[in-house]
Amino acid sequence: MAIAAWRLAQRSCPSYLQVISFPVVQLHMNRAAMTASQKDFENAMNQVKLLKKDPGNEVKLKLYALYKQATEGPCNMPKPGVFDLINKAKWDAWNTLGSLPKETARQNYVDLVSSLSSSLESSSQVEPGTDRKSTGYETLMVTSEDGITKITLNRPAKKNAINVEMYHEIMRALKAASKDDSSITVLTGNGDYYSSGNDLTNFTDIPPGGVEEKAKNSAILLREFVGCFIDFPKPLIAVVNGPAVGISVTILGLFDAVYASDRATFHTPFSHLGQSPEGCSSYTFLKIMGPAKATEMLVFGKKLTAGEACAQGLVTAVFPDSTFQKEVWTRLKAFAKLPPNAMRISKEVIRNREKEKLHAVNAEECSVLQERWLSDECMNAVVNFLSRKSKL
Ligand SMILES: CCCC/C=C/CC(=O)SCCNC(=O)CCNC(=O)[C@H](O)C(C)(C)COP(=O)(O)OP(=O)(O)OC[C@H]1O[C@@H](n2cnc3c(N)ncnc32)[C@H](O)[C@@H]1OP(=O)(O)O
Repeated sequence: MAIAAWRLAQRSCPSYLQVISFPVVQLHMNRAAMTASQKDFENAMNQVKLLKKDPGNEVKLKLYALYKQATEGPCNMPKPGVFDLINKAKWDAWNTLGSLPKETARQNYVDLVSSLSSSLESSSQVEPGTDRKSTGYETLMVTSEDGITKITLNRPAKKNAINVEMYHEIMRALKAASKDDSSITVLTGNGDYYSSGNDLTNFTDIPPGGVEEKAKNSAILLREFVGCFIDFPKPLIAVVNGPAVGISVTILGLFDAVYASDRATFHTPFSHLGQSPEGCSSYTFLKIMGPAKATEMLVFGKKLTAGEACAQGLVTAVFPDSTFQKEVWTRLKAFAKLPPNAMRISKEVIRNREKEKLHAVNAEECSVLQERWLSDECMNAVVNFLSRKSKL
């Protein structure tokens, strides 16, 4: 739909630069409204004009939406009619951002342009015959700058639910980050959610071997995924920009620091979903918050506010949403200036004592889950969500 709309746009406006130049003009009109990162934002707008290759319709819609959110706030325009394809696609893209704060939108705009510039630059350096797609990501934005590799979950319309492709891409991004020259690695989300956890449609793609094979493959994938977090060698920091659910919460116990917006919530509704804890949370959460509080979360599905999660030790610090990005990134940039080898070695000393135990817990959790996924309780919960009968 979005692609079709932009194709139509291009028929009357042959250069993609013309299509995306609209927000650039508006930037200058709205100059007075800009605050802290106006310079970065303006630079990003200029970078967009200099792109040598068309970034594609979906990306242009994202840029448009982030620009509008950053400068005007949430979309409160009337929805265009169904036949007004172009404006409807733009409206949909903007409206999807919900109540995302202006500052976050501005930051996300800058990040998107930066990832775009580096991916289009690197693709222009790809040798003939090389698979260009192998360097890119469909479900993530990955940038590296100021000694920080930032991995952004990028399915905002699906609340950054983690589909099978995203599991693989996160593992690939972590492996690349472990070898690049950055000092620290950050995981965050694009849009109003950090992540809504496992994409429940993952359960609908049943292979020829049936649901048993699906459950087995999922357990293998989950074990490998969590294993990457256990073994990640550099300081790994979560920037939790909004609500977090399921696996996106449990793996926080394997991070070295967790910074949260006061809009974030932490929810592990495993019993509601007929499932059981993963991400080593059956071990890490008990250590972090003690058995009583861990049970309330992992067995009874109690949703924590950011403040509660901080009081219980799962979150390192909480910031008001309005200043969240600014405060966190100031702190992270300072961390990234510390001697990288000292940080890596200190993490190794801390983690090595636990590694074997964590891998054993991971293996056991995955094997229990493999059974759980075949239970009526779990299947009913998934069917209820997919048939829109239930939400968390
Ligand atoms: C293979 C390894 C397996 C590891 C296992 C891990 C366990 C877990 O992670 S358990 C947690 C699973 N997650 C959930 O149960 C969350 C389900 N989602 C919801 O309850 C709601 O979507 C929400 C409370 C997160 C948000 O509600 P809201 O009303 O604000 O937005 P929606 O209109 O529902 O969502 C927008 C859009 O996104 C889709 N979506 C959101 N979350 C998921 C998800 N987890 N899986 C699949 N799809 C998701 C939602 O369906 C909407 O899509 P459409 O616009 O196409 O309708």
